[in-house]
Amino acid sequence: MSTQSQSKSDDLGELLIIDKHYNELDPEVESYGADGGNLKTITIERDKSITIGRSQSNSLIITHPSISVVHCLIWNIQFDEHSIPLVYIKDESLNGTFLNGHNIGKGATYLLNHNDIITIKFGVSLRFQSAYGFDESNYGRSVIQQNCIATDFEKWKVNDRILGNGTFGNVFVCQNKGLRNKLYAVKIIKNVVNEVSFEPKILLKLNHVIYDAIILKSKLYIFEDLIAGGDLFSYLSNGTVLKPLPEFESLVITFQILIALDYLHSNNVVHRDLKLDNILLATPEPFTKIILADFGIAKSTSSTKRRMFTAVGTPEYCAPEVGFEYTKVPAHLRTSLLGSQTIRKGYDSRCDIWSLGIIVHILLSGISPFYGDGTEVSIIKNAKRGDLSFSAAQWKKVSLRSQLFVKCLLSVDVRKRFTVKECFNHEWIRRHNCELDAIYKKILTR
Ligand SMILES: Nc1ncnc2c1ncn2[C@@H]1O[C@H](COP(=O)(O)OP(=O)(O)OP(=O)(O)O)[C@@H](O)[C@H]1O
Repeated sequence: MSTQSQSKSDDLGELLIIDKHYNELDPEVESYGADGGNLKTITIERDKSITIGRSQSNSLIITHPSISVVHCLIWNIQFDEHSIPLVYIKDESLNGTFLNGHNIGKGATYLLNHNDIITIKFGVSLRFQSAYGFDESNYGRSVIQQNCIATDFEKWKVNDRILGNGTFGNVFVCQNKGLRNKLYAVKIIKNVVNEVSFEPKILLKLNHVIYDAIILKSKLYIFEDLIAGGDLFSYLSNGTVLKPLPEFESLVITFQILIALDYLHSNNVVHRDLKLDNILLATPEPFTKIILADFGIAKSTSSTKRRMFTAVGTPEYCAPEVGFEYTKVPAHLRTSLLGSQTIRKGYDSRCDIWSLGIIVHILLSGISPFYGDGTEVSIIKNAKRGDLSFSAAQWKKVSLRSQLFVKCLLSVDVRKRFTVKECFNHEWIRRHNCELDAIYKKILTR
């Protein structure tokens, strides 16, 4: 690896105030930091968001009346310890936040580059200085070279900044040549045969926002929307532990996942790998839009009742009937060692509900229910037993209804496990239906 792990400090750079626009116009107007002090630079710290705006809760407060309560939001995402953090800005203002002279536009998000200038009219101009300087794309460039990734397409230009890596390949930032300012993501899947693979087929079937799928020299390039808020795992990460979210925030996330699952299951698609890492956030804020990612092992069937037999997924989130342990036993020995009955039963779309149960359990408590000592063997054993305990202190802070909901999702007996429709009808969701519908509509229009 080249420069990517050079700086592991929590200081990712700074925003340097290089100009103030209001002094001569209005001596009453001022800008200051959250502690009331005269701010010259704002340090960008790992996993911490910065806000600029008129209200006192911002990191930089500017008192001019044309500044919005929260004018813009700046945050950083780092996929893993090898990748360079990405610093994003989102314009939340009515009067505009300008990046290198261009109005970003309310609701739009941009990726910041070293030395970019952010201008807030009647406020301040700030220069973004990355701790990685201009080297920030070196790691991406070396991955592109080593893997012979094509970067120039008729409509697309692949950028050298990495959004994520997975089992199947890498995800890079890219641009549509016709639309200069908007950024997209391209997922590059290695070693595909000369036919469009399953993932884009499923995504196209679902009307998921993918713009192109191109096969070139046995690599598949899937061009899709860039989701800038990182994944739910990073959002919950607090050092080495996961922090529980307030109950209502958990409920809003659960509701959005259920809407997505309802859509998938009614289109006879089973995701099969629902987990915190595959749930992406539009921005790392409460009540943001949630997007399901990674349809790499999703299954399109003629009916969601149709049984599947291949044991896939991630053990921690995998329903017991999927039979993850069977992946360890060679096919020719399975029947004699494990008994044909169990293997032949297979599983259906309710494997996704189990995974959702694990996710909701973590959202509410910060605890993965069957994790045990963290080994695959203990996770699988605990999940098969299905014993749930709500005695941890965190559970005292949430309603009994939420605990009952989790129980209905994590039922080892598949016949008793909820379907998506039954989830929507559960008290925990139903009694908040109006609020949830209203929040969801608002989220979609942002
Ligand atoms: N559209 C996107 N916008 C922003 N980041 C993305 C996008 N798609 C994927 N990523 C990032 O890249 C990571 C890897 O992508 P993805 O999960 O699709 O790959 P994968 O190879 O299927 O992963 P896995 O090994 O978990 O199966 C994601 O966890 C996410 O952080």
